[in-house]
Amino acid sequence: MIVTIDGPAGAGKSSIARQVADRLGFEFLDTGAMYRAVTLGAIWNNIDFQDVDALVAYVRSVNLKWHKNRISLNDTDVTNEIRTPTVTGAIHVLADLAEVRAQLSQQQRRIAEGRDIVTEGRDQGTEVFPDAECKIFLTASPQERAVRRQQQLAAAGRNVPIEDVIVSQNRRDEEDRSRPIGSLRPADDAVLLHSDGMTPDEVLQKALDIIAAAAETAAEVPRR
Ligand SMILES: Nc1ncnc2c1ncn2[C@@H]1O[C@H](COP(=O)(O)OP(=O)(O)OP(=O)(O)O)[C@@H](O)[C@H]1O
Ligand SMILES: Nc1ccn([C@@H]2O[C@H](COP(=O)(O)O)[C@@H](O)[C@H]2O)c(=O)n1
Repeated sequence: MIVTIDGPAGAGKSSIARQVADRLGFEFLDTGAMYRAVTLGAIWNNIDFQDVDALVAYVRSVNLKWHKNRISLNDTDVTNEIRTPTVTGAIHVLADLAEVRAQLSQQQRRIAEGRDIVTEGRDQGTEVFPDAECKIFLTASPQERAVRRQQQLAAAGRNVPIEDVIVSQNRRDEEDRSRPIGSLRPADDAVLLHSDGMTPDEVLQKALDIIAAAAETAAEVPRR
């Protein structure tokens, strides 16, 4: 069974998707980590971000591996290095390129093949797994997401003013919504889960309920 969780920055996708996968004994895939890793690699290799051909050739050449919730790039574990503001600010350049998206989407489908998996990102329910048995669009208001993100950053030792969190969050959501391919949007058949005022445990339970209902429907309706 494939469960997709898409949504805007800071909606809680990775934390909820990981817990859902643990509870159900499914694999978990963080597709944002893949976009982050190739962006980090392009920076490390001094690739000109204006040079589309060079970026695409680079992404084609790299060996990206997702294993036990960690990501490696050409056999170097970059799970921690991909979370810097420099990487976050540059991702949109690669994420906007159709060839890069095609390459990473193909890898995502390969990873999911034959597995029970919870995969999260922006385009999982719309572009990568249009036939997924269960699609969730997890969201929350910009203010609530920013407060959660600010707390997450503070816990990691970075005290960032809420205004700055909101500005960068809004910029990223706008970039993610406006790209021509793989844009941030709910699939027509996604269930909307709006988490304002809900604790993480309540969101987890709601997600599990949505998945249980979808699994029941999938058992009744044979796959196309
Ligand atoms: N319902 C909730 N209530 C309070 N905090 C939450 C809730 N859901 C998630 N969080 C917290 O919000 C922060 C952001 O969550 P998370 O990293 O899972 O978001 P995300 O959607 O994966 O973000 P991004 O796409 O930017 O990586 C984390 O610290 C997480 O623990
Ligand atoms: N399926 C996806 C996942 C991510 N992106 C882009 O990567 C950025 C980082 O994602 P995080 O979830 O790790 O914050 C995100 O802002 C998107 O630009 C994507 O395009 N498609």
